[in-house]
Amino acid sequence: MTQMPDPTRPLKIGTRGSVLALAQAHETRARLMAAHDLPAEAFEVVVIKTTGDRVTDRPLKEIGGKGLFTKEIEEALTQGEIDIAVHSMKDMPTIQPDGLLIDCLLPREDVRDAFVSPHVASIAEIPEGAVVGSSSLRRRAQLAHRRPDLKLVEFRGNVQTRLKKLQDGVAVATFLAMAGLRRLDMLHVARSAIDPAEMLPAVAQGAIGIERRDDDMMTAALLRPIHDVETGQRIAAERAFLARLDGSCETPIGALAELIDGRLVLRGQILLPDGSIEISGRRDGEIADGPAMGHDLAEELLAKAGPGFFDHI
Ligand SMILES: NCc1[nH]cc(CCC(=O)O)c1CC(=O)O
Repeated sequence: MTQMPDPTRPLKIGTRGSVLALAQAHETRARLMAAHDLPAEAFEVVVIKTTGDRVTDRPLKEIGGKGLFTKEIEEALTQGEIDIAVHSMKDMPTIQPDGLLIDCLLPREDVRDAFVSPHVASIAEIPEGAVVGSSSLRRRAQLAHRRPDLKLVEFRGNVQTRLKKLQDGVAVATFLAMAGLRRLDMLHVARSAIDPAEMLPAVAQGAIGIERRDDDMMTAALLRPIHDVETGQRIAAERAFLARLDGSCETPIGALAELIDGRLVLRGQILLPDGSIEISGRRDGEIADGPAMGHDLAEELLAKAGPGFFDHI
């Protein structure tokens, strides 16, 4: 039997205040309510402002540091101001602070990137030399690799801001995660979903992870029934790949693990930010070997890249 939270004290769910983050916190609450037959009042959603939310006028790369969107939330969790933190796993560093742990993943959403443009229907149709906006180093590098003729510009802000920029003609197209659009009920914004063979998604794209204190066994028991085992296996392989590359916001990296006929298939890619070099590979093995495959695939790509590769970044 699961130990229930103290009914006089709601379980505090920490999250960023963005519309997407709130949607993810509410999805987590709904799954916990359903799994334990609890009312909404058993939970309290606590909004925490992070450095990444506060500074909106500069590229993320310039503000620097890992965990721009997580530090303040993790501090609140460590201090017991919240009981769990809901995160987009894509934005999470590979190592959690001492005393914290992510062992609960919700079922993964669509992993693909969306092509967004009021003017053209696909990457191939973007006119020669046109301007494309994206805040993602990975997407810019991947696009530059395929279409060196395009002009790529930084594009920050929420979905509405970005769509406005497209309407205003600042750029002809941009990219967003299908998962985010789906959770915001804005799938109509996507002109098309891009095949991962054309644009390999970010590590853990589309996955929501729930962080807790590692010694909080009551919360661990509460989370257990909403954990999705398959998502956990895929994310473990992708994050092992990322961890070996010591990936940060500075390095364009793509990876995707899929379970196919009971085996784990992992694709990985690294690029130079200008897209001039792209190195990729693939592994196939037992599901339980996912983390080892991630590590080994990263070593293979690093060996192919050679010692000077990261000096370009
Ligand atoms: N870096 C921002 C971010 N973090 C997670 C998502 C989307 C949801 C997801 O991938 O789980 C997004 C927005 C985007 O890339 O369009």
